[in-house]
Amino acid sequence: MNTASALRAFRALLPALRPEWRGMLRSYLVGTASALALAALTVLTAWAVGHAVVDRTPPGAAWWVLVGGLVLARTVLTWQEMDVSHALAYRVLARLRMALFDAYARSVPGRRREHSGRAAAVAMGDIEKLEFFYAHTVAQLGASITVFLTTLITASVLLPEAGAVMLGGSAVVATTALYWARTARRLGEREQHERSALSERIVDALGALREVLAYRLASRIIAETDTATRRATAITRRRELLAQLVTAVRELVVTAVVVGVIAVSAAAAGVLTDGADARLSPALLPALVALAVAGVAATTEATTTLTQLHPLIASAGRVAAGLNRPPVVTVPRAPRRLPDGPLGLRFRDVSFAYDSRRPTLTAWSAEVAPGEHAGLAGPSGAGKSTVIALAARLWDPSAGTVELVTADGAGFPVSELDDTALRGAVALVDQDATLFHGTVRDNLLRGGRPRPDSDLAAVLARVGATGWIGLDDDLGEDGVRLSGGQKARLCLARALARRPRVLLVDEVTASLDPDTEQAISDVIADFDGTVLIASHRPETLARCDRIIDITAPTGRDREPSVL
Ligand SMILES: Nc1ncnc2c1ncn2[C@@H]1O[C@H](COP(=O)(O)OP(=O)(O)OP(=O)(O)O)[C@@H](O)[C@H]1O
Repeated sequence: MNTASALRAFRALLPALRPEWRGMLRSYLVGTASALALAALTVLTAWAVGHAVVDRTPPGAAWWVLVGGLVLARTVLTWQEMDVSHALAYRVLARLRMALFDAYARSVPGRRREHSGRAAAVAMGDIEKLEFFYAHTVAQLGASITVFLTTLITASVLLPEAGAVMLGGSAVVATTALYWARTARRLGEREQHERSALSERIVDALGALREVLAYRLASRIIAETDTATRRATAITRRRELLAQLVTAVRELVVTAVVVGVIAVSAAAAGVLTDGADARLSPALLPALVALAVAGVAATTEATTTLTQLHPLIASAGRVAAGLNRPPVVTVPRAPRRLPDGPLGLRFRDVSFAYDSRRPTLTAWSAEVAPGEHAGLAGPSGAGKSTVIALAARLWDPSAGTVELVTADGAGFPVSELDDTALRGAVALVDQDATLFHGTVRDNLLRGGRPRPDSDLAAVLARVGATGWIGLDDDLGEDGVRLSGGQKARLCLARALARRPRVLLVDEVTASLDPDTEQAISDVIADFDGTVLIASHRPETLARCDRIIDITAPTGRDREPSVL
């Protein structure tokens, strides 16, 4: 990644971080003041030593007051720096995560299938690295540059040759570090690649533990993981060796600068000519050396920070890509109000394609009257889940409209409704529905309005979930302790707890035993509202008032008896 794309990546994150500009400025000011105070202390001490040795005069009261003040200021500033940057770090972390989750929420489920492990790594690892960058690194970089410029100007005013030596030394330090950084960056890229591949493999293996055990894949996965870990570790070791080499070069240059400044200062102070042509008091020599060392140290710090930015640039690129994901649905500027009362569904000439090669739906039309229970039938891959997702406005069609219709036939395109109104009216129970971490109560209330426990208990009773689970029971990760049938019941309970007017159901009975299918179908049949249920199962479809054949070109209905 070149400098331009690096800047683009960091700039892309700025809109999300704009509200934090004051915090960043404060962090820079406090960091710079602290670094300048330290540099000033070093130079003042060297100056006092020079005067004590050369002029045989101890530092006066003003010097003690100044040094005392600087020590105090440095102590307060160091504490402040930590305080400011930690507070900023938390805010940056929260802002980036909120912006990323918001972008995901608007674009997931996207039309492309994605690796959830990668998305999680961006949200957790990449943002943590960037938090450090914005809260600490930017301020540090600014402070180092300011200290370098201040010391360079001061040294040049005192003795231009010393300024020139310092500038030369700093240039060598910066060039060598930046030159080696290219190799370090290449190694870093390979290391990052190896580590991401490794973490994806681990996430895959953990997510498919049942298959790993059932197919005896454990030893192969362990061996592959071991090889990948070794590869990543070998690259890390090479990168660290390179870093040590750069450090050694840097120390050599610092020594050369010290010797150079001593030489030019000694010449200017007339040390070699017994004071003839002296332009500088010899007492200033230690102070000049201290200035030069502080300046080169600041350059070192700045270039080291710059050379270590590469992983951050990659992280910024990934987070920026996440933040700039195109939203799958657009937000209406002036949302329409949904009237009270029963609502049905209308699909008018709806076309949709996941990719440009093959359309899933072409000018597809169908209608479900308010209060009607309609089944959606058709062969696998015909687009039933797609129709359900369009009705839930997880995606927008490329052409045509999806509407909620009132009893008098007025249509309200879902794309013209505000999200809260739509989610309040329509609930979806998906074939791969996920239960969240937390208790049953948390899951039933998630996203909905607060409800008394008695209401929630009634919903649990409605789906036949009493007896084996209670509102306070913890579900673990995605209801890992539950059977497929139990999960289906809880997902249905979660939808019903929202008291929707339209219930969308996608293949929830597909893998259930006949008794559970019957129980779930009973609950759906009792639902007092509109239902659109996609299913392959004749038993489930037989409970509907009407069946819509998705393959019929105009959404023509066929009778249940045909199935
Ligand atoms: N996220 C996606 N990205 C790309 N293609 C997809 C995606 N989801 C579905 N498809 C494709 O779109 C078509 C319709 O899929 P859909 O899941 O809607 O069919 P379905 O009738 O519900 O199938 P099934 O009965 O097997 O669940 C299929 O060809 C499928 O491969």
